[in-house]
Amino acid sequence: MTDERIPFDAVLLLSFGGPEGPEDVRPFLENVTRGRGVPAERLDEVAEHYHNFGGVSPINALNRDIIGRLRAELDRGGLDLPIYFGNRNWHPMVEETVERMTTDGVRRALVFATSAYGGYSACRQYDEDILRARTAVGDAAPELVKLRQFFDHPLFVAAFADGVRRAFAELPVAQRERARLVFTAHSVPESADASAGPPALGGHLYSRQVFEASRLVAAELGIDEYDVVWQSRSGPPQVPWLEPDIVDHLDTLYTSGAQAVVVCPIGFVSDHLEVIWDLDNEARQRAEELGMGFARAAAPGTDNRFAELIVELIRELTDGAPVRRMSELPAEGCTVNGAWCATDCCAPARRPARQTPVTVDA
Ligand SMILES: CC1=C(CCC(=O)O)c2cc3nc(cc4[nH]c(cc5[nH]c(cc1n2)c(C)c5CCC(=O)O)c(CCC(=O)O)c4C)C(CCC(=O)O)=C3C
Ligand SMILES: [Fe+2]
Repeated sequence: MTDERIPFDAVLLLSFGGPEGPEDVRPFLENVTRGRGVPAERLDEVAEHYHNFGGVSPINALNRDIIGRLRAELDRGGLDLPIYFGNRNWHPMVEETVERMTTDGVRRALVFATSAYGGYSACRQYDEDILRARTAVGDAAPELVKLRQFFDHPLFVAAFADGVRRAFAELPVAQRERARLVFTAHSVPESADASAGPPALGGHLYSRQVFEASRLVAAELGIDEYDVVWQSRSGPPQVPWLEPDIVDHLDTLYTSGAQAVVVCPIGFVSDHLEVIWDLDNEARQRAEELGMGFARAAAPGTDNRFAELIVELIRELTDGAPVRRMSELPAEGCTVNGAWCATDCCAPARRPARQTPVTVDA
């Protein structure tokens, strides 16, 4: 039972986690993929991506940067809340962090998860993390209240729009005018997207929010024509994931006569490994092979407006501050102690059944 009289007394930044040295890479990847049917070859390949950067993911440093900016913004607003940091897949693990919060006497914390979207990987899995950490700690664990999805927050949209403007400016003038704007987000299995969001809302909440955030950023820039594509798919090849892939899409654009692209990683909050490897390496290389200009927009995490956004989400709950949103699409995700947003919300993707059931047309 929520006791409304207990004031919020801390903030927990909850993220994905990433390895901090070569020896962390394998155990980290095993944590990420446990029970998810990701083929061994895919794991070897992804391990290589990390080893190209000395086995260090940029994600932890990026999250510490966000925490530093959030600290300054909270102080500026007179919000005297300590900030804790915990991850799903690597140290500091959320279980250890919630344990420490308990020892420190925290009773009711706001949880900011580093994803703007709905869906199993982006939202519900963070609820599972909260639940697991509270279960590990037991009855003394603080109440953990997760902040909502923010894909259409004006500060999120504005920070991305500026990133795209700067990326266009990096291209040679001759290419700038005619460069194609392409938004990209992490692919997920089609079945996971179909079950994203409370069932009553019709599913596909993840891709619908990604399309909507892309539309809002393009509109802010006055750009009418753009594409939304996907990246970083894993899982066995026979399982359908959201397509087209960014690299294949570059071939399509080339065939249709495009001479340059500006890629915006709308699905991510910061320039972590999926962005710097899959986009700055693989996609850029393909563009170069095709002789196309390529520029990549920065994700908003290290833009100060991102810290301001987190404070606004916090104030929605602490002070009843106005909920600032630019679309009509549902934004869920605000729940207590890892509760689902709704029964069967974002039900995790099932592994393919051994025998495909026969479907009969009506
Ligand atoms: C929707 C989504 C987001 C965005 C929302 C959010 O940000 O939460 C996201 C973020 C991230 N994904 C990341 C890394 C990885 N994701 C993997 C695997 C997977 N991701 C998936 C989805 C997503 N992932 C899925 C459906 C899988 C298949 C396995 C499974 O069903 O869980 C694997 C396993 C190897 C592989 O197959 O790629 C790795 C290493 C990192 C950290 C990068 C760094 O270290 O800087 C981040 C921020
Ligand atoms: Fe991922």
